[in-house]
Amino acid sequence: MKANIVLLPGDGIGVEVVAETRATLDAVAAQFGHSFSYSEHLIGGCAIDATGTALTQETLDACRAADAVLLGAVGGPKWDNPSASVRPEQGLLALRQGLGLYANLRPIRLFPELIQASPLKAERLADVDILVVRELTGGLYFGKPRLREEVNGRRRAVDTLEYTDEEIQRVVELAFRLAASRRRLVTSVDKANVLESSRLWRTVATEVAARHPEIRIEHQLVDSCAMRLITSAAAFDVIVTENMFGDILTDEAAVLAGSLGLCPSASLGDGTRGVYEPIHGSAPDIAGKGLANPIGTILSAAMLLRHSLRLDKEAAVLERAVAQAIAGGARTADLGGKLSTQGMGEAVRAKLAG
Ligand SMILES: NC(=O)c1ccc[n+]([C@@H]2O[C@H](COP(=O)([O-])OP(=O)(O)OC[C@H]3O[C@@H](n4cnc5c(N)ncnc54)[C@H](O)[C@@H]3O)[C@@H](O)[C@H]2O)c1
Ligand SMILES: CC(C)[C@H](C(=O)O)[C@@H](O)C(=O)O
Ligand SMILES: [Mg+2]
Repeated sequence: MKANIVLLPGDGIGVEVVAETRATLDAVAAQFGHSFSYSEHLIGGCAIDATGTALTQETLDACRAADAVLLGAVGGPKWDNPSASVRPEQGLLALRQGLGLYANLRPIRLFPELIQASPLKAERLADVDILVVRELTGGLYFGKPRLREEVNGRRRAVDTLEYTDEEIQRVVELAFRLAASRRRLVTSVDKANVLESSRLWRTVATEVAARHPEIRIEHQLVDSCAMRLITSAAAFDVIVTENMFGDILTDEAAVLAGSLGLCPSASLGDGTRGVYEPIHGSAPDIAGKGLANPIGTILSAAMLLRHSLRLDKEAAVLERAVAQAIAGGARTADLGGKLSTQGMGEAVRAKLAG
């Protein structure tokens, strides 16, 4: 098949991991006789430097016209001035909102050979297989009012945590549909003991659950959920939660896998369009050194093949190649190894061919 893929490398290690993933997608295409064409566009800090804005209309239009989008990461110290009026992260948020990508799927799967890479005891990691469905276009990230002001000589700032029933319903519904082909348990995570928006979340989640009697629902407060992710992660199947809780819980859950650099995601709306992005950021501490682990982005590309291009077999072959490379001892520095970003990509491609 022919597919038109937009690449948004962004900033920092985003550039490195996307380059390695493109080479890997090319290897998949060659193996199966597909033709993927790429167009690269600016987002984040590099877009601010070139155009003054973090997401240009040109980039957004290209993403709208593409079959799928693969994104690296945005941000970095260069653009971190707290009084700057434009920030790299705004580009990513505008992209998610502009494409209507209200659900971010973040699978947390463990490679048996990497159990030692996690700081947790091996017995706590047995049978861990979690899918976090993070709401992506609502909550604190987008609520209005949002402002900073000075009142009577005091500085004051406001963010707003706002959800409508429709925003909650569509993402929880998706979580239930996904749970149907897994272990049939949805954990809906909120802070309903304190937040009004969480009480609405819990009410709507309960209504959605009533339409899916074959799937169990449990409600869990976010603070104790954070603890249970460490003490009994294997008890979770699908977790569905609001935007910021999902952001924080998934970086925590990445510790189960052994490195943030291993974890992929798919940002989806209605239809097949999606943005595929590792859950990590631009990692300024290691950027430009060839140290970044590209696996999170390569596994995001596998999700791209499956969800946006409907190439299930190719996705499975790519995931198997990653698993075999890791089983064969391929390790970047975050996993205690010596391979460069490129070396890790090559290790995966070697398993593809074999
Ligand atoms: N989706 C995104 O674009 C995204 C996500 C998170 C953070 N950010 C941005 O990234 C910048 C840095 O944020 P941060 O330091 O809090 O988070 P980060 O995810 O960039 O890095 C956290 C730690 O994990 C390590 N790490 C991350 N990815 C890795 C990889 N692939 N291989 C090996 N090690 C890896 C880093 O070296 C660092 O020590 C900020 O500007 C932030 O806004 C962007
Ligand atoms: C960079 C930032 C806007 C982003 C988020 O919070 O969504 C990141 O942390 C992520 O997890 O993709
Ligand atoms: Mg994050």
